[in-house]
Amino acid sequence: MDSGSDRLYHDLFGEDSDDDLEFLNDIEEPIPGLVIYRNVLSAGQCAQYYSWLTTEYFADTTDRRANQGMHFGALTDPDTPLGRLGQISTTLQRLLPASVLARPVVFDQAIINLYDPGEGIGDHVDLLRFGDGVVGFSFGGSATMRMRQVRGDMQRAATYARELESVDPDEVAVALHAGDVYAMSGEARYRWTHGIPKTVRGEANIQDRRISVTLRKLDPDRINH
Ligand SMILES: O=C(O)CCC(=O)C(=O)O
Ligand SMILES: [Fe+2]
Repeated sequence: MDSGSDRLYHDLFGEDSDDDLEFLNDIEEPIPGLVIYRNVLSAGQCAQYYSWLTTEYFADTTDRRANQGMHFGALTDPDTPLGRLGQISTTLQRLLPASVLARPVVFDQAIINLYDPGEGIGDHVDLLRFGDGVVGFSFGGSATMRMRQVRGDMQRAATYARELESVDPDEVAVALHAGDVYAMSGEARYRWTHGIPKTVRGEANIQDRRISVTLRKLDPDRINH
C-alpha cells in the first residue's frame, strides 16, 4: 500500500489497527439490527473456549444430558472467559447500538447452548425480560440460523413461532461458524424470530457439536416477562 493509505489507516485506527480493519471488512448486516462479524476469535481461541465451556457446563454426567448452562452476573471482567466475550462485544464497532453500550453494565447474563447433530432450537423471539441487544458467539460446528419477520404486533411475537407456516419464502438464512459473533438489536431483536432448524435442505443442520454463548442484560422492570 502507498504511504497515503498508511496515514489513513493510522489516523482512523491507530498503529495497532490491522485487526480492527479486518473486522470492518468482515461485517454483514442482512436485516436491520442484525450485525455479524466473521472470525473474531481464532481457531485456537475457539478450541480453548469449546473445551472450557464443555468442562464448565456440560461435564456433569449425573445430568442425563444437559444441553444448556447459565451464568448470572456482570460480564465485564476481561480476565474471565465470559467477561472477555462481553468485553469483545462492546469493542467491536457497530456491533451494538449506542443505547445498549451506554448501559452501566452492558451484559449480566449468559446462556450456553449445546447442539448435537440433528438438534436445533425452534423459531422464537428472546424473552422480553432481557433488554435490547443480544450477542451470540459460536464454537465447534457450524449452523444455519434462520430469521423470519414477525407479521403481527409485538405481544404476539413470543407465541409467534407456534403459528408459523413451515415455509416462509422471505426468511433470511445466516451461516454461523466458530469464531463468528452476531448481535440482534432493535428490529432484529423484537420484530424477527430466530431459530436453528434441525434440518436444512433435508440434511442435519448441525453436523458437529456446536456450543453457543449468548450474552444478555436482564431488565429488572420486566423480570416476569
Ligand atoms: O445458538 C444460538 O446461536 C442461538 C441461541 C438462542 O437463540 C437462545 O438461546 O435464545
Ligand atoms: Fe434466542
